[in-house]
Amino acid sequence: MILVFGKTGQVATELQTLLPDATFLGRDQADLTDPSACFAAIMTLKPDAVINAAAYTAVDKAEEDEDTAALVNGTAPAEMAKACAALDIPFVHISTDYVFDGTGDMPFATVHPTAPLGAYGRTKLMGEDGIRDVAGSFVILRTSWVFSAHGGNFLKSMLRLGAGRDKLTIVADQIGGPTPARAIAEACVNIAERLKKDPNTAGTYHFSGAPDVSWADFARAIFDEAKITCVVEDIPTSAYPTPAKRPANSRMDCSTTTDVFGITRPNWRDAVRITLQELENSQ
Ligand SMILES: NC(=O)C1=CN([C@@H]2O[C@H](COP(=O)(O)OP(=O)(O)OC[C@H]3O[C@@H](n4cnc5c(N)ncnc54)[C@H](OP(=O)(O)O)[C@@H]3O)[C@@H](O)[C@H]2O)C=CC1
Ligand SMILES: Cc1cn([C@H]2C[C@H](O)[C@@H](COP(=O)(O)OP(=O)(O)O[C@H]3O[C@@H](C)C(=O)[C@@H](O)[C@H]3O)O2)c(=O)[nH]c1=O
Ligand SMILES: [Mg+2]
Repeated sequence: MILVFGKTGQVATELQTLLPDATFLGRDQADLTDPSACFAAIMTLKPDAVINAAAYTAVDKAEEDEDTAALVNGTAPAEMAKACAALDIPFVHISTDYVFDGTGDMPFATVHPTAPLGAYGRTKLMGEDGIRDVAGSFVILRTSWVFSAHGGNFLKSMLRLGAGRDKLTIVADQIGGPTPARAIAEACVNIAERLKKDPNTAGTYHFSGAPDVSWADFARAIFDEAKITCVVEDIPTSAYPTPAKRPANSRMDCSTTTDVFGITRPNWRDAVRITLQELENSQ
């Protein structure tokens, strides 16, 4: 049995489709603000593998609520890793491009020094470090700019805002790879299976959609595919003030993920089309 933390999030929802027989723990069954309860849940259920798809993902809110974010993104994943190591089972955890400071314009390698700009990134890094310290059979999969038909994400914000406006101003100096939640879920399942057979593959990996674009380019592609008439005006980050600072460069070098697991970067534009179709079908 595979145990998944998270039930209603973007990646967790996709995992439910892929793994109908897995056990999913929502907030009501396992609250990540209670890390020892997460440890205990794994020890009691004795699964064959654990995937953590739950996280504190409200980037701006985390600035004023870092203690909660630290429990959810930092302490709880480390406790999960300890339980998985005690049972000698694979643990797959998802992290983020926001652990980097976003300087330069080269894709970040997995070994590049981390330097988060805000509370969300700091707490996600805390979780990574905790898991690496346990040194069990783990994979930390860093991804970026997640979108899907479910939950909150940039694509759905654009559909909502673009429908009512003929122009939107979107930052054009933050560059990254939009990543379909479906592809992340598939990668997590494949990696968990591989880790079981081959614990030597443990480590930190990158996985993002291709090609890398700005948020403004991503918005234009969404409007294009959705046939929404809304002009996207490029603006600099300085013209869109937010409580949390975001990395300008979110490009990630995903080559070791391909080399080790044979998993290639998904084309996000294809996934935008599929996501729009899913949203249409659900109406
Ligand atoms: N969204 C993105 O753009 C990116 C996400 N990631 C990472 O990918 C992973 C999956 O993210 P995504 O699917 O987008 O996340 P979502 O924001 O869609 O969902 C987060 C999930 O975590 C759950 N959760 C939050 N707080 C708690 C808590 N205290 N106890 C239990 N569950 C909790 C939420 O439950 P509830 O519904 O009850 O609130 C929700 O199911 C995370 O690790 C995230 O950091 C990485 C890069 C980009
Ligand atoms: C709505 C809107 C956003 N923006 C900008 C703000 C921001 O820089 C960018 C994206 O907005 P979001 O609110 O989706 O950004 P954000 O929530 O920071 O997205 C991040 O979430 C976390 C969980 C991650 O791990 C990251 O990989 C990343 O996906 O678009 C505009 O410029 N104009 C707009 O009208
Ligand atoms: Mg957000």
